[in-house]
Amino acid sequence: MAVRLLLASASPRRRELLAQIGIAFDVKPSAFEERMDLALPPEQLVVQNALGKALDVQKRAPAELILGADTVVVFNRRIYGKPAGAADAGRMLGELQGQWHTVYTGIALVEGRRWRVAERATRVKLRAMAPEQIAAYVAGGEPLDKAGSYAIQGLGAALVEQIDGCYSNVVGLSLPLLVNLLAEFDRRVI
Ligand SMILES: Cc1cn([C@H]2C[C@H](O)[C@@H](COP(=O)(O)OP(=O)(O)OP(=O)(O)O)O2)c(=O)[nH]c1=O
Repeated sequence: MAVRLLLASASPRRRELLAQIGIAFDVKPSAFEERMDLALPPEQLVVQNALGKALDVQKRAPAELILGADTVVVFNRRIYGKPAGAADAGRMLGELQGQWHTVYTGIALVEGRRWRVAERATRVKLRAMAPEQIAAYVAGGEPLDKAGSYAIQGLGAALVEQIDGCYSNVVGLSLPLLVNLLAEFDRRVI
């Protein structure tokens, strides 16, 4: 069956990733309030948030196949979400520079009463950076709506030294994982 879904996300990156593998989709961002604490392990947190987003949109679109996703950056057992502003972005990058951290993305597919979730972790090492380099990157504005305050798919690629695992997972939606999950709903991308 050809793939057509409803993306429960405001993220332009997720749209680009879906388009990359030829998935047809409409967009309906959710009003779900994400949890952002580590009372749960990060693997469970991102899955709960992804499912919460998908189920919230399902209330307004009950007949659709709906995809929700959530991305967090974790370093030193702390969550690095989207920065509150430029100063916060500078602080996050100051802590993450020169270090390995982990990007977790959860995805959820729901259709009627069926639902499936999955998550993946990708390790990323940022280069060691001088405060002026961090300030220049933040001044460009790219970090402001990104978990961890960098975008690996943008200028932020110049900040990344190494990655271990799935690249699209860092951008906000693991395409290999999505293809697996879609197969469970009898949808084939290829
Ligand atoms: C680490 C990293 C994150 N990000 C982005 C992906 C996500 O859009 C964002 C994390 O925030 P999310 O809360 O996962 O997503 P969102 O708020 O953009 O969209 P919605 O809640 O409607 O689904 O950070 C990048 O674009 N590049 C990166 O390298």
